[in-house]
Amino acid sequence: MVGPLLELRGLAKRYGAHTAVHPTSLAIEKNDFFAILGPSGCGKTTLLRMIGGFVPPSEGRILVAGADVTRLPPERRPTGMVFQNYGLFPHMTARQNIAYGLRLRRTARRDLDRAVDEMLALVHLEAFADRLVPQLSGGQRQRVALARALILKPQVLLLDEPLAALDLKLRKAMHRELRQIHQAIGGTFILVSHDQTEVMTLANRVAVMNGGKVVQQGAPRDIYTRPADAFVSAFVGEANILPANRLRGVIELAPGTVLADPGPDQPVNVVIRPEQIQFGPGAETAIRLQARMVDAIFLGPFSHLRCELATGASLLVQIDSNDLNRMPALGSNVTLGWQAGNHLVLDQA
Ligand SMILES: Nc1ncnc2c1ncn2[C@@H]1O[C@H](COP(=O)(O)OP(=O)(O)OP(=O)(O)O)[C@@H](O)[C@H]1O
Repeated sequence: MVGPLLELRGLAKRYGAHTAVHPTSLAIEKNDFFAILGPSGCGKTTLLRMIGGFVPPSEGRILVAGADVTRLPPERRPTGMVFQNYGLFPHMTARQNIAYGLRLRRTARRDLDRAVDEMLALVHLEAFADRLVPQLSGGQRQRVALARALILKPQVLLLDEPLAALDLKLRKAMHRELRQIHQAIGGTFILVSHDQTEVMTLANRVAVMNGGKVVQQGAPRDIYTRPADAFVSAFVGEANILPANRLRGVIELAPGTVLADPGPDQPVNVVIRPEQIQFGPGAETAIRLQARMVDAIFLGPFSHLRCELATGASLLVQIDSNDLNRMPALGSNVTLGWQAGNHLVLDQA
């Protein structure tokens, strides 16, 4: 096949005067684990539901393997969907739920049993096959929902915040399983999530949405290291964002701390990640700032120090938690710094 497996061309959704999704064009390759990441209300679920056929677009087209599916109902599309609330039939067992789609297709009994057994093995639910849905845990229900969609061998599997209802530990376990399932069976997965850790763990490509628009797309690592704007830098990982002015190629971050940055005179955001900042009076760095340490937050293997600049701006600094008891007392003056090239300068516009 030439070209992407799934292509969105100017796909948009309006509800009256409100635009949930602005015209969006995306190309998703075969075997991609693609994630749509964004805050609540950014339009990511609407975009996914349009792909699945559950929301009619206001304009634009959806192509799968070159064929236009824009007007097809969900059951006639080569897509499968796993819903946030699972959407299982509570009066059926795990096995019956998983078999449901093939039954509708009038699959022969022997083939059906074999396919269901394969799915039960894939999601490690052999021992729970004959339990009714209410007798299953949240994680087990999630796996039934996944198997029920996968048994139909969709070309594109759509996952709408599938792990949102699970606690953190179970979610992490499911991340490992989802990765393994994707590696084992291949296929194209599209995940909608507001959880950047989930997206970083699972996806090989990400589209970040804000206000109904895709604001950046790329590999997770590229988005983290080269965010397109201040929103992306703060949404994908932690970021310190220092608003400043660029005048004649110089940005004054704080009294006595300037950065050379060629470019037009205009307001900019200087973005620096907490883990890029070095801490302590001996910080031998090109860029140095005086600050006051106002808080220390223990976060397990690493900790965050919150430091205030004379300008009133606040900076998060990440340190190894082993160094926590070597830190000066809260309220002390400290020197912070980073190497030139570790920050990004983004135009505020
Ligand atoms: N049926 C509808 N009628 C009117 N407005 C809607 C409808 N569905 C969604 N919207 C609006 O469209 C916008 C995008 O909604 P959507 O559910 O796609 O966001 P989201 O990013 O998935 O958010 P969340 O993570 O909270 O589900 C929101 O402002 C929402 O209120």
